[in-house]
Amino acid sequence: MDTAAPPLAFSGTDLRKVYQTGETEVHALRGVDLAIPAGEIVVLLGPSGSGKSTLLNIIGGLDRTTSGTLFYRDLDLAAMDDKALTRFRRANVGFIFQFYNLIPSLTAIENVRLVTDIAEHPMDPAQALALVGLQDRQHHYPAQLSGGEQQRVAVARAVAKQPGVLLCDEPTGALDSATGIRVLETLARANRELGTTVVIITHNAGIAAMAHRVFHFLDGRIARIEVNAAPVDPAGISW
Ligand SMILES: Nc1ncnc2c1ncn2[C@@H]1O[C@H](COP(=O)(O)OP(=O)(O)OP(=O)(O)O)[C@@H](O)[C@H]1O
Repeated sequence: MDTAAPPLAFSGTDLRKVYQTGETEVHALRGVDLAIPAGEIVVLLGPSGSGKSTLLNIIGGLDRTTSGTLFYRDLDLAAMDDKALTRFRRANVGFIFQFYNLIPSLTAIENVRLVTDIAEHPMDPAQALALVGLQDRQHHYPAQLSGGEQQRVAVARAVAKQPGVLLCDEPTGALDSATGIRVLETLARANRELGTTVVIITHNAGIAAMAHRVFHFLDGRIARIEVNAAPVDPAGISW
């Protein structure tokens, strides 16, 4: 029997983050040990203020820990200067946020091309839009698309540079259940077909059903980890 542990996309020990605002210190992460296996979908659940976005921003190289070790595969993120972190982000991370952040004056395919033009191993932009089911909407402007369609363009843009990881902060927070599920299906597809590791923050506990692993946050710590032997297709999520 092969007992080798799966390779980790992210690994960290005793991660701490203290925000200093004037006289006040906020302890956003209070000692997180992290193991995110490559190729999995991981959902982060927990009350508001429990540290989910702080962790996502840190593993995505948008922010830094105050202390602790943090690796993306064999890259030591904690040791990187700002330039190296930017390179890490560009090469490895696709971000999806609650609000789609598309450029209104560019069509769907032009929005995707913004990323593929500067990526090292990009996908064809039309192929990325086909992956999210928008092959017929390439030349539409964001204002001509529904919220769910705009978010799928954002997913296509994130996926098109073929990143190792997709980090998603409330990707369906502004969407109703039917359109939200279509967005989640695009994330599951990237995970299944491209092997992309996907991390999703959500307040919707139903979404946890599509994850291989669920991290329950409480007060700056991961209080509990659930391993899901049989993640469901997003279509089977009860919203
Ligand atoms: N830039 C910042 N400066 C100061 N405090 C911050 C900053 N960012 C986050 N915090 C604080 O850190 C704590 C953790 O915030 P974080 O956004 O990580 O929580 P969260 O679990 O993602 O919450 P939510 O579900 O509401 O998005 C909160 O107390 C928050 O107010």
